[in-house]
Amino acid sequence: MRLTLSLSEPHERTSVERAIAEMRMGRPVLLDGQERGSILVQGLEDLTPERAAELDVIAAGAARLVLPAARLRRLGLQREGNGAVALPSVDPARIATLAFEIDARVDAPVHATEALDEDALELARLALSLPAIVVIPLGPSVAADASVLRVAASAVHGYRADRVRDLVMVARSPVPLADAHETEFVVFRGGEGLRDQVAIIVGKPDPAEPVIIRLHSACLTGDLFGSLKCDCGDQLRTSVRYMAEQGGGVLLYLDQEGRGNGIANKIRAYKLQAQGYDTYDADEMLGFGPDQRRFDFAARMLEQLGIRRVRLITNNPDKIEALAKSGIQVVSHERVFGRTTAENTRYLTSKRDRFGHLIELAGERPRKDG
Ligand SMILES: Nc1nc2c(ncn2[C@@H]2O[C@H](COP(=O)(O)OP(=O)(O)OP(=O)(O)O)[C@@H](O)[C@H]2O)c(=O)[nH]1
Ligand SMILES: [Zn+2]
Repeated sequence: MRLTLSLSEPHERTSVERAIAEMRMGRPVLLDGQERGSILVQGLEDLTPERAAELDVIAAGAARLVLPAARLRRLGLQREGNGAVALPSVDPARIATLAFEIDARVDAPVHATEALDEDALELARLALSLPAIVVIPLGPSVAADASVLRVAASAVHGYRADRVRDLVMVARSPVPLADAHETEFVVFRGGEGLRDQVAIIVGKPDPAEPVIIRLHSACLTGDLFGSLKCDCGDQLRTSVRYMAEQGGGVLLYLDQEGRGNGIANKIRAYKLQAQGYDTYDADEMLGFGPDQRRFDFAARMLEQLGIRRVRLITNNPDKIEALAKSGIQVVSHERVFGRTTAENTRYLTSKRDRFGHLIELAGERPRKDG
């Protein structure tokens, strides 16, 4: 007798996680839109000439390069929505130029994206790849073998919102810190991309009262290495010290490197910043909007810790709004500043002037609080 092994996990969601892994490894994924047809999507980062030639052979109709509106604006097209640039052939050099060269201009028709194109871009973002996708339409005569992963477009569509509810606590232990001796680390797993998110409980916060909270997005360069380009490391340590002084608080250390773009894209953006672009323009050049982060899962972490009312340490009005929208009562907010350096002044000024962060810079008169 033959037994069939079948796991009870929802297959659709699992297939998105597998597709994220495929994208990260540079392999193409078959996106199944059912009656809308199927497309093969290939991230840009590993588009070798050999792969490009393979894709050219199977394309049923014109291939296209799907780019976010942010990147299209940088290519000189004023448009609100994302777009698909027609590709007469899958030419890696031309595609790379369109996707991230500084002085590139569009040289072919750009069409509105189809729903499947949007799902393909979402996959790239989930994989922390560059949001630039080569799309190959597949005719009915193409049958992909087991080497190509098939994922339902509908599963990609609802993935992030769906995953928010699945955050589970997987480990907790005391970890004494130099600035806060009585501290416990609590690890959550799940959420988008199954990343690990950590709650650092300082002292003994009382959940019956509003708890001092910081949502801190990971910044490898600033938090760990003391990079002069941002204020993250100072904000991190100041917040922990403040919580210890006040008798308790919780810092959520969120796996959201580079405002959610991932470390590779942040370092790509830093390279552009070294050429004169500010933090938002550099991200736009790579196809990212001002901020990819969502904080709804942070609200779920707080709830699991029994916290519903908070005093939030932040200068970022979006964090206040996002938590409030996710059902956490933000009783008050307090600002937190790092040192100003020659290297981070432009970063801080851009955050203040372009996105309303409540930042005071040394030598300036205090600004009115929001
Ligand atoms: N894309 C991009 N991300 C950056 C850059 N500099 C820092 N970051 C990231 O920006 C985020 C900063 O996180 P936070 O300090 O939590 O957030 P914030 O939005 O500044 O808000 P508050 O510090 O709470 O006021 C981290 O994910 C950093 O890795 C940059 O130049 N480009
Ligand atoms: Zn930083």
